[in-house]
Amino acid sequence: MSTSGSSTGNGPLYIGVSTKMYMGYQASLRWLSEVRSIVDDRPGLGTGSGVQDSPIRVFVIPSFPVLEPATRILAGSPVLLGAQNCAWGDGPLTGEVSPGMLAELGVSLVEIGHAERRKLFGEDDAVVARKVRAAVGQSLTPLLCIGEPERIDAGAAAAFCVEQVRAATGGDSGLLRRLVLAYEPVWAIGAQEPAPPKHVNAVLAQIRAELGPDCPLIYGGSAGPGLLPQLPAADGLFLGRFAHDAANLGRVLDEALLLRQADAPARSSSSRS
Ligand SMILES: O=C(CO)COP(=O)(O)O
Repeated sequence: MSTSGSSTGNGPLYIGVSTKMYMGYQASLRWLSEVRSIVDDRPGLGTGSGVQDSPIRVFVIPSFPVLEPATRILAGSPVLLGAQNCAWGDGPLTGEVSPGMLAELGVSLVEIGHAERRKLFGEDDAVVARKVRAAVGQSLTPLLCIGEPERIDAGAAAAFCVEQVRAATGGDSGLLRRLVLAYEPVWAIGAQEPAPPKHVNAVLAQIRAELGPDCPLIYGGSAGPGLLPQLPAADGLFLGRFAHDAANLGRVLDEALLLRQADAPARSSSSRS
């Protein structure tokens, strides 16, 4: 998946959902079918063959066993398929899933370094960095999750996140360009409310200033309908629980489409100048 051309303001908006482990197998399939209908009902999201031209990139990240049937449910739609994790290679890694197998299945992006993986499964910066390289080596797009563990001010939070990105990429700007970054303040994950938009915009703007415009930077953490229009600094949203009711994903997609329609005249006039 190419992530080039993304930057705040006029690049594509990325809107995605992870089911984490909230759904069983059958419930995941039902949810994916609902997502499929919701996307089909919105022609502005484009088609499977035109996904690179769509102003909105929709992705879903179900559990591993659901990936293979998901490819059939989503066939011909513009929805990109992601995985929640990957191994740092293949071979003697019992119980893991290799990036190569994910690529073979039709997965295009893979979450790496989610806060739950870091906290509950002991994934440190070195493991995250190995996984990023392994994923890119199989032409997968790492959805690298970053975020401060506790409530701190925006400047300190941004510095923390930039360090996490540098640790994950080893400062390799070529690698940075291959990522989608998901800013997810750990304290806002699984909460009642997202982080305050003022904080999120300030952190995203500072991360952007440090890292440059080359990779999309989206927000996650208790995100739902109504949030995206309040986050002009974000290139999209990474949703969890509040999009497990698929109708809410539809609402967020409508907001994203409206935002990109509102941008369209500015975009076409700037491309003429
Ligand atoms: O971690 C998240 C997405 O991966 C966010 O989850 P919640 O929206 O459920 O807080």
